[in-house]
Amino acid sequence: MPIAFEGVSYAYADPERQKKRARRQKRRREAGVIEEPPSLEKGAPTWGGTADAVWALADIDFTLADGEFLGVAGHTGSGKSTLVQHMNGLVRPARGRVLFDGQDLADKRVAQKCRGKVGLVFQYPEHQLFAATVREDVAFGPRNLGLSTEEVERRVRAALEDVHLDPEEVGGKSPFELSGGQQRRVAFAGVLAMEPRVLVLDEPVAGLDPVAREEFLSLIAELHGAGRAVVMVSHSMDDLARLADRVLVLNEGRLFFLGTPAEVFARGEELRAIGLDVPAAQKLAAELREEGFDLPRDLYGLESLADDLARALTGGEPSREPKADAAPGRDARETPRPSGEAPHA
Ligand SMILES: Nc1ncnc2c1ncn2[C@@H]1O[C@H](COP(=O)(O)OP(=O)(O)OP(=O)(O)O)[C@@H](O)[C@H]1O
Repeated sequence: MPIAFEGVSYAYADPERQKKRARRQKRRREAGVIEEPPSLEKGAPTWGGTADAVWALADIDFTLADGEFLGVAGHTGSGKSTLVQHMNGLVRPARGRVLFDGQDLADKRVAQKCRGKVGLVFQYPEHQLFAATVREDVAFGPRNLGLSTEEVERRVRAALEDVHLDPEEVGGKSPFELSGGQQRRVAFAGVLAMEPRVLVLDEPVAGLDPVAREEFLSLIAELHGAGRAVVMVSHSMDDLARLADRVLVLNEGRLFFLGTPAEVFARGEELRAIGLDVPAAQKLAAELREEGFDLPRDLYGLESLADDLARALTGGEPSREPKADAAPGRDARETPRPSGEAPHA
């Protein structure tokens, strides 16, 4: 049980509203009126603005299991980035607790210990590359842990190899000489060199061309296959259906659904109502069902849909194998899903 969210709510301070309120308070003070200071703790968290705050998360409860691949979906501004930044104590809840291995991340020492174990890869992580050489960039984190030179060197090599970069070939180069996809790999390597147990990826394939995108998804599947838990924020329902053990859907800062991809994507109508879609093959299966084809309500990839459609057309029995087509670099059928919590209504 590496990470547990217990009733987590979070609000961003809104500087504009704070300024306005300060001006109003000053006027009232000058007029002799005494006012209570505003508090984020007051009132029920409601997504969007209240008082001087923008509530981004409200009452989030779930547990990330060891080794699990959790997909996080939601419309723009639904709170996905805010949620994942709670996972290593970078952001602290306004209410509730986030526990790492049972310890509260609000405790600075716990948060510090956890930072190496929960590797957070932000959107466009290559924008944060800074060192003169790839080797130096990747070494930055482990060196800050106070490890020996040999251990830092070992970790740098292993991390570069994990992201399929040759340490001899790229180690001495400036990261800025590399292609965009390679730069992102270097940024990933910098996080992997901390040897995290959990990898948290905020839209890791955003902005990549289709080939680099597929390569990266394979890489992520491999990194998960090596035993790490992965949390991946994505706008692509197809990617989440292929890769995730469970999908957590956020809507206006609240947990809308949490379940296996089959459970979540069976609720196409409700997802569409909050501005989300279902994977392409799932949508096609629903349309075919409406046309009268006898297709089970399982999770489909294009290949498994084609198989079941062929069976429906030839009058054979539908396959009861798990439906998600194998993720790149990983056969989804071989990986047991953790017992899913029932989807939240
Ligand atoms: N630094 C900030 N200051 C004030 N409000 C913020 C800040 N960052 C995010 N918000 C607000 O918090 C809410 C959640 O934002 P968040 O970035 O977590 O959503 P998201 O689902 O990751 O969005 P996207 O898909 O666009 O990345 C939104 O209303 C957003 O406007």
